Amino acid sequence: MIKLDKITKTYYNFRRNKKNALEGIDLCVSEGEMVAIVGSSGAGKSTLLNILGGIDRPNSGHYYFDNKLIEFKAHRLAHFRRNNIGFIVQDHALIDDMTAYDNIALPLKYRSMNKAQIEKRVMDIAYYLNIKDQLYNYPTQLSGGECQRIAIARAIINKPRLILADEPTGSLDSQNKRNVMSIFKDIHRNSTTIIVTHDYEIANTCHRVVELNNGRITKH
Ligand SMILES: Nc1ncnc2c1ncn2[C@@H]1O[C@H](COP(=O)(O)OP(=O)(O)OP(=O)(O)O)[C@@H](O)[C@H]1O
Repeated sequence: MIKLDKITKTYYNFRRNKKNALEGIDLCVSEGEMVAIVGSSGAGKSTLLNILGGIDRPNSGHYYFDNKLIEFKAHRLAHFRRNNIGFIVQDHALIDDMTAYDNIALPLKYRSMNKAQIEKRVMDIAYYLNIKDQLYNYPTQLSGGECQRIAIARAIINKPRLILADEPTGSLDSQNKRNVMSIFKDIHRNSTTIIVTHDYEIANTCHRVVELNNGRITKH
């Protein structure tokens, strides 16, 4: 489903010093796989995830999604993201002045769905993730684990082909960490899942562990 061919990414800092964040990444991920990306701080994990999610552009190399070459042009990327990607980040990035319900429903705004269809979709997911009692609260009124389940609900409500999660359990206690991982294990059946993590306990529950080191894959 995903093929990366010699992807490179270079950044320049404010002193114009060059940093090769990714140096020729070759990676294939099959449909339905659950893959962990591990590596030390600064190894290039988030950069790789951002390129996979179409929110950053490589300097060179090719990215194929379903055998189609991704063109890194703004309008095409927005369309690609909307139709294929669900993103989950560590601090859940919920919008504080929207209720949990409105946060979850947000990705459906661009779909031609009526209010009743949206409500059914939100309620089904809320039931599945056990957050239906929290739907009319604001993020500041919720616990870290509840916020993360709402962020997962928002990421999967569009039924994305690919879920990208950057340290999704980083701020959770061990019980919530286990809950979130069991949700991922369940949803990867419908959506291929790639998780960046520092936690080898989490990584080892995935099908495959890809290790990055200084912008290169050292194990996969
Ligand atoms: N926008 C940017 N401008 C300049 N350098 C950047 C930028 N983004 C990332 N980098 C650099 O690229 C390298 C890879 O960064 P990246 O965030 O991908 O690492 P990471 O493996 O996700 O690290 P961490 O585990 O600490 O989040 C780092 O050296 C980082 O400083």
